[in-house]
Amino acid sequence: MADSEELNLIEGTVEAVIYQNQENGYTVLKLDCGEQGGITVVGCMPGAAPGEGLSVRGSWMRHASYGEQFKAETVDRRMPAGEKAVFDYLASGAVRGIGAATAKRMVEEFGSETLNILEENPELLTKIHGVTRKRALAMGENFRSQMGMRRLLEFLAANGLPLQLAMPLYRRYGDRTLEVLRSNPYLLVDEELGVSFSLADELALSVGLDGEDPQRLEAGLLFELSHNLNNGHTFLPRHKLIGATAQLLGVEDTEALEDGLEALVERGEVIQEDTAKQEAVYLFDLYEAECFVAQRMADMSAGEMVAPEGLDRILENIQKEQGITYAPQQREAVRLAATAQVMLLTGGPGTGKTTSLRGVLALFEAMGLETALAAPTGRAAKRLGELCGVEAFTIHRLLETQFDSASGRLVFAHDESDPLKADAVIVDETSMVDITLMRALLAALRGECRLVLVGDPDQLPSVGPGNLLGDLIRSGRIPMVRLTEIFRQAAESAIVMNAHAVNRGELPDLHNGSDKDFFFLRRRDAAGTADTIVELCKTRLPQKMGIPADQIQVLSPTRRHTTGTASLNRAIQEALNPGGDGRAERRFGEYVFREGDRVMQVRNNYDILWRQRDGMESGMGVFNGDIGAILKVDSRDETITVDFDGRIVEYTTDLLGELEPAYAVTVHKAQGSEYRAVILAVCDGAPMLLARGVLYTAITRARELFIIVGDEQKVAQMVANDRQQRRYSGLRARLAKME
Ligand SMILES: Nc1ncnc2c1ncn2[C@@H]1O[C@H](COP(=O)(O)OP(=O)(O)OP(=O)(O)O)[C@@H](O)[C@H]1O
Repeated sequence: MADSEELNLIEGTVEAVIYQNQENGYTVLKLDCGEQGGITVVGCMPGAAPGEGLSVRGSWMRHASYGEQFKAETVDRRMPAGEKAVFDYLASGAVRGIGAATAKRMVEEFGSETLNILEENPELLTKIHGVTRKRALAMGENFRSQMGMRRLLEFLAANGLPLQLAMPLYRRYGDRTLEVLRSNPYLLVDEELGVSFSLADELALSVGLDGEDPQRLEAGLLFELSHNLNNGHTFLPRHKLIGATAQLLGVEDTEALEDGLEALVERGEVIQEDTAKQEAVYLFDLYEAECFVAQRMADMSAGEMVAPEGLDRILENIQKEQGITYAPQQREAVRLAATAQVMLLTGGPGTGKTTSLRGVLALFEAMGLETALAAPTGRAAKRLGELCGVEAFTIHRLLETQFDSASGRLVFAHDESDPLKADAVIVDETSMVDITLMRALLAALRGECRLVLVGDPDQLPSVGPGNLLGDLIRSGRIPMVRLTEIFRQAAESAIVMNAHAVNRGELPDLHNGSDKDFFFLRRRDAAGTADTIVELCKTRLPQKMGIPADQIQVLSPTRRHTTGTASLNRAIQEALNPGGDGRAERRFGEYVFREGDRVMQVRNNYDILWRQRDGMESGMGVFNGDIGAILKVDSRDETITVDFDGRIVEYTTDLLGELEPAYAVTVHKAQGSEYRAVILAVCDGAPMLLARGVLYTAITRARELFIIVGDEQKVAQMVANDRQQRRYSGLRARLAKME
């Protein structure tokens, strides 16, 4: 943004509002600037209405279809003054419940005092013919909330906070918003609102909070704890929490922080307990989730189910139907499912997890059990459904999850009070399930419901907190079958064999000739790596191997650097979907979104609406990792329409921050998805990201073809680096202690 000195200033009265986006406040209006005449002004001016006086700083620009416009950077707004302006304002419908006729009578009666009366003495409005007391009070109330919104906007603008916060804040706190914000600016640090801790902290200090105020210290501690959920921890050791918070807040006196922590413990907002040989500090919800999962898992593992009569005969029939003979481990898995209330089924690629899962499903069907199939992501659920020939759901969908914007929490329609009807639930890709989702799932199972958890513990762990699958396996408490034999068919695949090699800490075979499905293209430098990847996507794979570009996924361990996803996305977009041929595009932040682009939703949004391509069905929710293609960029409505596998979603400007280009995605984001061809850039990346689990997960995403482009020394570095990032989780210790 340019300095305000360099900006032009125009002043005038709003003549008409041409367009206003209620969600983000984007407004196009006609400003009457006296001698200069009417000027079209665009920018964020939520709630602006005719009659208001505006002083706008900004710059002139030329819009392709609408001509000369003034783009507002900062706006000072004055309530309408003078009878005409007050009339224009009220007659425009700016205040709910007041139309042109009422506005005329009000101004005739009260003149330029009308707005004061409306705000402070609305009962006086009964003087006007036809206005009852009830209506007068309602008009006053509407005006006050309108004013509340305006003041909130002014407060946000004055403190350098995004105006887009006004609507969600107002939805949450109503008329009290300003008061609430002033008394606790840290409420802004919340996933939905997305304000950084440092911005809220700046605000807190600027409204006069002392650097060592308990409120600040407690907010810092809570922020550190919740921030660390994103690193996968369910708790933090007390000394680490205190140290990290002291650094965050720049306070030296850790004693004051210790006191702050005590206060939080006393109020039950955090729990401290000696767990896993640590003085563990948990946020209450995480503590509760971990205890709940441990208890329920322990109870279910003790629950012995009765095997159906003639189990062997049933197994024979299933094998006949599937046309295979189970290997001993697979047989054991299916048999175990007959008698265990909960079980784990684990193994690497090609060891027959899916085949065994289908066996378990067939067994449950033969036993007359109503069985639900689920997976943590939409893509994983889709694949599971296709492989099993019945519908599979995401766990969120199975539980009918909704986002409650008032509390900022997820609400599960199915829980203890309304459990799932299913007699058995089978979950695939369990490595991606975090502790809170597991808690929700377990809470929704009826007392006698069976649960089969299938997964590969060597995949990267869940994005959310906990080390669920790993902890369940290592606790030794849950009945488990681990599949180790690689099937002949799978063993012919270099993808499968190399994945196993990497998992054992051996180098993948990078020089295997050209008849396989696993290739290595050596490029010593980053620019060469990026160029080769672009060429593979654009020409080599589509033309030489018949794999269309939309079935190729480029992966990188990192977002930054030349071979990180941000830069690769720009290069691949330029090659596959360049601008300039009439396809509409829109710049947003560091990205250009263009019609035809592949994009990814990067956070869970439970509220966003979608409709089916054929218009027959509609619903809500697009989730982190969902991949789609841009159908339309509408510059007039400022919307971008995306097709997610047949579900059509319209993104308004305020939602665009949830969308990213997806020609290249990080390996972490690709978890749980499979692609026909995968190209992995192995060149740049922090040591933490050049890790064995990342390479293993990348390889196992490929169905037909896997290509590494880059430096073999970096490949070796990844294989050697098996230091998994430590996750603080108490589940394993808790399970071990259970009676
Ligand atoms: N008992 C069996 N007899 C013959 N072939 C089998 C048997 N079990 C599995 N297979 C074959 O081995 C291959 C791998 O099996 P499956 O897809 O079930 O493994 P997976 O562990 O789910 O692998 P991935 O994790 O890679 O999806 C498949 O081609 C499957 O048909």
